[in-house]
Amino acid sequence: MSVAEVVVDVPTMQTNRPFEYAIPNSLEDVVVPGMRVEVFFGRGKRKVQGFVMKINETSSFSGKLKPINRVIDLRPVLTPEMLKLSSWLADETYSFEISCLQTMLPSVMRAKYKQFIEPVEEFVDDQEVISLLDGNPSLEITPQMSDEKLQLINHLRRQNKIKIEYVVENQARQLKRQAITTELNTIQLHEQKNNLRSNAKAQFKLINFLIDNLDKLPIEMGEVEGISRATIKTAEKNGLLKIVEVTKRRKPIEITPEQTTKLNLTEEQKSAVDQINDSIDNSKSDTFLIEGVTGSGKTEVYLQSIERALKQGHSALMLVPEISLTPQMVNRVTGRFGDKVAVLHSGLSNGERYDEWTRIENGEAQVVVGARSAVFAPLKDIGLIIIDEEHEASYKQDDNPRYHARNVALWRAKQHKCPVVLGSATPSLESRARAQKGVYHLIYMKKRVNEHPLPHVQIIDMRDAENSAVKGDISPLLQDNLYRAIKRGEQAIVLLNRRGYSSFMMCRECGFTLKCPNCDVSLTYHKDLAKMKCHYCGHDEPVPSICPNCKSKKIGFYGTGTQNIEHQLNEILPQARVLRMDVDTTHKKGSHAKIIKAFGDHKADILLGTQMIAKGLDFPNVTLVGVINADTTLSIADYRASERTFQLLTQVSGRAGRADKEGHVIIQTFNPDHYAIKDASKQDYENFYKQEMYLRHQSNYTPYYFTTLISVAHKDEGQALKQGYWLKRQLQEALSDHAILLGPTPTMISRKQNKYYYQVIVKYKHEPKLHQKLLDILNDTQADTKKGFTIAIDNEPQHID
Ligand SMILES: Nc1ncnc2c1ncn2[C@@H]1O[C@H](COP(=O)(O)OP(=O)(O)OP(=O)(O)O)[C@@H](O)[C@H]1O
Ligand SMILES: [Zn+2]
Ligand SMILES: [Zn+2]
Repeated sequence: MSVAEVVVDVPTMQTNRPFEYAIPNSLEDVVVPGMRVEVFFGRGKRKVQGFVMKINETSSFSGKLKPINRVIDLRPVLTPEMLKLSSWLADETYSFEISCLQTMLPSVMRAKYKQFIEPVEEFVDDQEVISLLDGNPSLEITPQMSDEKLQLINHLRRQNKIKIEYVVENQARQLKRQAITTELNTIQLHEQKNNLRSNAKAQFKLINFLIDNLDKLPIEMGEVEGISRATIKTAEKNGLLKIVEVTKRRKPIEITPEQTTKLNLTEEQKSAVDQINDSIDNSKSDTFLIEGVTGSGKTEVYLQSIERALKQGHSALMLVPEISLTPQMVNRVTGRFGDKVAVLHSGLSNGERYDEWTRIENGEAQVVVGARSAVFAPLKDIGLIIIDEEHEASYKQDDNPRYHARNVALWRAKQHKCPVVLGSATPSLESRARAQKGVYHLIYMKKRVNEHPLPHVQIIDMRDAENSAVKGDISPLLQDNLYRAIKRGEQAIVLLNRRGYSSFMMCRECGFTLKCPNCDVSLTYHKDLAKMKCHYCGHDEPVPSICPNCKSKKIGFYGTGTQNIEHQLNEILPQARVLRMDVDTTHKKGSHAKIIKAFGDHKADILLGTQMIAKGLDFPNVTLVGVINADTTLSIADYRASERTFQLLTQVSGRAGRADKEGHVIIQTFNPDHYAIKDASKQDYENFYKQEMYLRHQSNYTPYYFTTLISVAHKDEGQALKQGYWLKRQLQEALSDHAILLGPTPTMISRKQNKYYYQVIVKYKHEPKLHQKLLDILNDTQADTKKGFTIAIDNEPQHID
C-alpha cells in the first residue's frame, strides 16, 4: 500500500508540514503528486482539503494511517517544480506552505467550480468514451462517483482520449452564448427579401446582414449591430433564421496585431542580445541587469532573446508591471510570436485566466507575458526569464505570502538552468549594487535608438514670485509650452502624483482636518460620489460646509487632484482635448487600455494622469512632458522616498521625444536643489546611484543592511504595544550587537480596520540566528494566550508606513 504526504489546508504553525495518509487500493493509480485530495484531519472527523506532495512506498509511522477520503482533482493542478518551490517560498517569506500552494493555483481553482469530462475531439466516437459519458457530450465529476469510474476516467485521460475542464460555477453560463444562423442559402434569402412588405425595414436590414455574413454564421447575438432582438425574434418565427447556443472561446487577446519582424539591432542592442544568447545556448543561469536609458530599445532585446530561447526548444517568461500590461506592450510580443503567447493579468476573468493557464500547461503557449503572479506560470523547460521595469515595487506582494517575483524568478532560473534578464532605466539600488559586486552581469544601453537625443529637461522653482503669483498650479512656462506643442500638432503628457479631486479638507481658521474615524488618515473627496471617503477602509461621509471643530466656514479643500488640474487645463487651453487617467477613470475593466488607445490614435492632445502614465508608454508624437508637483513622493515617510522620486521623474521624462521629434520636459518643484530631482532632470542614473548609495551607507539602509519588518496588531492599543515590546525582547535574545533594532512604534496609519498596529524593524548584516527566531516567534503567536493578535513578517519591505 502506498502512502501520500499531504499538506492540509489548516494554516497553523503546528500543521505546517506534510502528514501521511494511506492511499486506498481503489485510488492506487489515481493519486499523484500535485493533486488536491480530501482527508479527515485531527481527532474529530473534520474534512479538509490538502495537496499531495509526494508518494512513498512505505510509511515511517508505526500506527494505522487514515486513508485519503477522495480526490478533488483528477489531474495534478501543480507541477513537481511548483511543489518544490512552495517549500522554499514558505521558508523565505515566513508563510505557511499551504498559503504558498494556494497562491500558485490559478484563481479558478480556488473559487467554487465544477469539473467536467469532455472527449478529446478525435475520440468522440471511441467506445470506451461513449460508455463513460453515457452518450452525453460531457459528464460532471461529483464526489459520489465510484472509485471504479474514477479509475476509468484516469485511464482514459492518460491515453489522452478525454480532457478535464474546470468551470467556475457562477460563470458556467457565460460560456454559452446565443447566436444566429440560418438554413437558407443566398438565393432563398434574396427571395425572402423580395417577398417583404415595403415598410419592413428592419427585416430588410437583417436579411442583408445574413446575406453579407453567410460564411461567418453562426454569429453571436452581441455582435449583430444595429438590429434589435425583437427583429431577430420575428425573423426566427418566420423561419428566416435560427437561434442557437455557441460556446464562447474566452481569449483575452481580441485584436490580432500585425505580424512584426526583427528590427536591425543597434550596436548596444546587439551586444546585449549576444551576451544573453550565449547564456541561453549554454544553459547558464546567469543574471543580467540591463541599465538602459528610456527609449534605448530594451523591448527589442527581450524579443530577440525570447526568439533564441524558442529556437532552442525552450519556453520563455516575461514579467512586466501590471500597469504596463497595456495592449501596446502585449501587441509587441504577440506581434512577434502570435499564438504562442499567453497573457496573464488581473483584468482577466477567472475563466479567461484558466484558459490561458491551460494553454501554458499543455504546451500550446510557450511565451508567457504577465504581471507578478505570472512568475508561477506552469511553463516547462524555461529558457529565459525577463523582468521588465525590475525596480517596480509592485513585484513584491503586499500580503501573505510576501514574495518578491524577482527572487522567485531567480529560483526558477536555477531549476531550469536559464538566464534571467532584469531591465530598467532606473534599476533598484539593490540590483545595481549586486551588479557592482559582480553577482549580476551589468549591461549598459546608454543611447536612445537611432541616435535620438534624450529630452531637454527644465526645472521650475515654484517658490519664484512669477510662479507663486499664478492662480492654479500650472506655471506660465508650462502653459506656454503646452500651447505651442498643441499648435504644432504634437501631444503632451502631464503628470500629477495624486488621487481624487483634492486630497483632503482643512479648516483655514483652526487647522482641523477631516479624518477617518477608523483609520487615522485624511478622508479624500470623491467628486463622483460627492462624498468624503477613506482610502483604507472605505468609510464615507458627507462633505461638511462648516468646520466640525470651530464652526468656521473657512473649511475647504487643500492640495490638488487630477480632476482639478483637468479643470485648470480646460480653462487655460480651451482648444486642447484632455484625457484623464487615474484610479477613478480606470476602475472599469478595459478602460485603462481604451484611454491609451485613444491617446495613441491622437484623439486627445494631453494625457493627464497619476503615476500610472509614467512608465513604459511609447508614443512617437509626444514631445512635451510636464510634472505638476515633483515633491509629493519626496515627502512620503520612507527611506526610499528619493529613489521613488528619481525613478518616477526619470521614467515620465523618458516619455518625451522617443521618435524623430525632439522632447522637452518641464518639472515643477518646491525643492529644485534636491539631488533626486536634479539627477532625474539629466537622466543621470549613475550619479544618483552614487549619491544615494552614500546616504544609505551613512544611515545603514538597504543595500548595505538587510531589513525585516515585524508588525503586531490588536483591537486594544495597550495590548498591541505590550506585544510590540515582547517582540523586541524576543529578537534581542537572538541578535548580535551589530544588529539595529527599531521600535516598537505605531505605524503611520495606526488604526487600519479598527486595529492598532505596532512595528519593530530589524536592520542587520549577518545574523545567523534571526531566521529561526522569527519562525519561533510565529510559532509562539499561535498559542492560546496570544488570541486576537495578528503578526506579519515582511522580509525586505518595499515601503514602511
Ligand atoms: N533596432 C531598432 N531600430 C529601430 N527602432 C527601434 C529599434 N529598437 C527599438 N526601436 C524602437 O524604439 C522605441 C523605443 O524602444 P523601447 O520602447 O523598447 O524602449 P525601452 O528601452 O523599453 O524604453 P523605456 O524604458 O522608456 O520603456 C520603440 O518605438 C521601438 O520600436
Ligand atoms: Zn478608514
Ligand atoms: Zn475650524
